Amino acid sequence: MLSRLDLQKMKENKEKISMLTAYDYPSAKAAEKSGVDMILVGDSLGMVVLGYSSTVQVTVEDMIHHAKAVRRGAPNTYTVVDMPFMSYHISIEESLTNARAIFQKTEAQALKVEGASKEVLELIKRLTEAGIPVVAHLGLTPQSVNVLGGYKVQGKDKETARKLLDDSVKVAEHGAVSIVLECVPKELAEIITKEVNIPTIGIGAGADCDGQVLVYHDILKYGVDRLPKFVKPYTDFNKHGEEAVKSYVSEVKNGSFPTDAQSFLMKDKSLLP
Ligand SMILES: Nc1nc(=O)c2c([nH]1)NC[C@@H]1CN(c3ccc(C(=O)N[C@@H](CCC(=O)O)C(=O)O)cc3)CN21
Ligand SMILES: CC(C)C(=O)C(=O)O
Ligand SMILES: [Mg+2]
Repeated sequence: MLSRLDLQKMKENKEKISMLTAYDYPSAKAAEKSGVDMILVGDSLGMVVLGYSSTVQVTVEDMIHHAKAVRRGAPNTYTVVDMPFMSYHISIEESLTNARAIFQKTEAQALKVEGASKEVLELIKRLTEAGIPVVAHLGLTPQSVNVLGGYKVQGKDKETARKLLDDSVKVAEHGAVSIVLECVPKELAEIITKEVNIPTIGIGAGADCDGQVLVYHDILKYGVDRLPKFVKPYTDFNKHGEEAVKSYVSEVKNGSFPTDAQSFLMKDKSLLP
């Protein structure tokens, strides 16, 4: 398994970091078998596998339930777990309690939090001091979709670009081990990547980040309808899966499934009643 220091070295050596989400046992097994450097148990699981309309409905219990399944499927891959909406905003005590529950019960390698408010910066520092590595998440922060007014590219003007760079430096100074940059212009992500000494992992942030992250179901086109511009689908499981299920249904209907190959036969028919 990679360590924080390996990730740091990868940045220094300009060796790209591959990260992929996983939400359950089979996706985690696929990720580990394929050799991804890091798994993210993203709160996007709320939308992708639970059918919620945003990540806002996801709870600490949801994250623990899914992350435990992921750990069973990928025990040897560096795994980051998202802290869900409002689990780190009520008070520092409640944030630490939630972080402890997620970190202890899932045996994750790091937790991820969105934003760089004064409170979140303080939390990054406190968690790091307590021994919980933290990945920061800046740019498009989906837990704030109702404040941002939609899933839009962030940092497109002088002021917000400057703030994103300042926030990146701040989360690094407060101890973050890595920064996920979501939906920011390529040129800005490049500057941030050069300015901070921790690895940047981009999603819709261009090729100059130290690594890339995408959603497992997006790269497979599996259960998702509309793909964001930053996704490259590597297969079309919607199509292949639907074809397979249709064949199964029609073979059951027309009697061509099952054949004897899928049946258990009595060797001695005289034993039959
Ligand atoms: N399946 C899935 N993939 C994701 O990457 C993902 C989720 N779900 N759920 C949680 C968040 C939400 N995310 C999203 C969702 C939509 C866009 C999107 O449609 N963006 C526009 C950009 C619009 C603009 O130009 O400002 C796009 O066209 O890609 C982006 C990120 C990323 N996360
Ligand atoms: C999109 C990634 C970065 C994420 O936070 C998630 O999957 O929840
Ligand atoms: Mg997330």
